[in-house]
This record gives sequence, C-alpha cells and structure tokens, in this order.
Amino acid sequence: MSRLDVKICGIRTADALDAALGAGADLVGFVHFPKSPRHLSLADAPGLVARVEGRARKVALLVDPDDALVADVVSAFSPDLLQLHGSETPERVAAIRAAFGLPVMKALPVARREDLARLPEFAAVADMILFDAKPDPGALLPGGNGRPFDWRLVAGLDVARPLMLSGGLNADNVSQALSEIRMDGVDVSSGVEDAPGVKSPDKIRAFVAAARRAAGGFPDRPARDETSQTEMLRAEPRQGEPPRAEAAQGPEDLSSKVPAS
Ligand SMILES: O=C(O)c1ccccc1NCC(=O)[C@H](O)[C@H](O)COP(=O)(O)O
Repeated sequence: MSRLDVKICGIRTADALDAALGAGADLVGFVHFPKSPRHLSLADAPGLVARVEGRARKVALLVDPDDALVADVVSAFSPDLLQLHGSETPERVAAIRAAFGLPVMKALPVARREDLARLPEFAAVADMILFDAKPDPGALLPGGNGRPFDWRLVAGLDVARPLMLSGGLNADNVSQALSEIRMDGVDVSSGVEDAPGVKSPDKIRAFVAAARRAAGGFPDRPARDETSQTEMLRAEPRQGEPPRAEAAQGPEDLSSKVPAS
C-alpha cells in the first residue's frame, strides 16, 4: 500500500514553491507552455527549481513538444518526471520516454466514458496516468482550467499504473473526491490560486492538509510515512527499447543543450 501523492501544479514563484514544499507536497509542477498564465521560461526555471533541493519531485509540464523543446526543458528544469498534457499519441509518449530516460505522466482529458478508450494504450507506455477534465473545443489551455469532471467515470479502473486525479480540485472538494474514488494522487492548480497564475500560499497549505486528512480517513489507505507510487518511478527501458545509452543519442544530443529563453 502506498500513500497518496499530492501535486501542486503551475508554480512560478518562490513564495508558491516554498508554500508547497513547506506544506509537504510530494510533487511540484512547472508549466512550460507560453499560452499559459503559469508559463515558466527556460531562463527563469533553473533558479526556481534549485529551491526544491530534493524536498519534492519536480514535474515539467509540456504540451505536444518536439524533441528539441523537451531537451531544452530537461536541461533547464532538471525534472524527475515529464507531464505530457497535449494530444500526444501513445507512440509519441513512448518515444519521449525512451529518448530522454525520464518517467512520463500522460494526461488524459475526460468528459465521457468513451474518452477512456485509449487508456490501455497509454498505460502500456506511460509511467503514470493523470485524469483531467476535457476542455471545451477551442479552449486556450488543454489543462489548468479549474473545471471538474464526473469522477465516477474513473472509478474502479483496472490499470497497472499509478493514477492521479485532477480537474477543479480544491481544499473543499478533495475529500469528497477521494471518498468516491480511489486514486494514487491528486493534482491541483486553479484551486490553489487567487487569480489565473497567481498562487495563494494559504490555499496551497489548505489543499495539502485537506488531501492528507482525507487520505488518512480511510483505514485501508496509506499512512503519511509510507512510500508513494511516484517515488518509485524510474524510466527503466521497456521490452523492445534500445539500451538507454543508445537511446539518449537518438533525436538530440542532450549534453549540448543550453537554456535559451
Ligand atoms: O496550468 C496550465 O496553465 C496548463 C496549461 C497547459 C496544459 C496544462 C496545464 N495545467 C495542468 C494542470 O495544472 C493540472 O495538471 C490539472 O489540469 C489541474 O488543473 P486545475 O483544474 O486548474 O486544478
């Protein structure tokens, strides 16, 4: 049994990061997507992520990145985990994972049961699955919209990967969500903000505390000091993949990448 992972996403200031780390968040997410109010540039990332100092796992969030962008972000953000939040195919998820040697969390947008049709394909290649509300057609952002979906759609899934819930969570509803469905982690962005992109340290603390309280309320669920699912994630080569040393020389030579802007 593992304990609940709590992820605070869309961090771009030292205050917000310190609040998340101080509250005991397991994962801290950094968005690199210029259309987002939470965009963290390649230039600003190294100074901010250095504050993490091993106190949480760093997640770099990208939307349909090409290899050059992944390489730049890996270099600037030193992530422990890549979150792919666009319309990446299972093949693309596998290729990024193999080329960069990092675990990948694939976000799946959910509005109806049919949206889970490709879950087995994604679960076969990703290290973790994140369920998020499906945005309206034409929405500016594919995630981070603060809207919930019907959590019951992702209840009782038989998936051999850690699962994380997101979409409109906040300190007031996370307990309800966790009482209805079983998840390995919860992820929040808008629900700990005062305005889009403006994190509230108080709301961050309240969310982490509420999630921990909720998780502790289930006798068959994890205690605070147990290992979490994501702590154990390693991007081990899978069957049919080339050994990592060969893979890293694939699309890009990562060692030559320097953050630009
Ligand atoms: O946060 C963004 O601006 C963003 C932009 C592009 C893709 C994904 C984005 N955010 C994803 C998240 O913050 C979370 O993983 C998740 O969607 C929860 O968001 P929220 O409903 O705002 O809590």
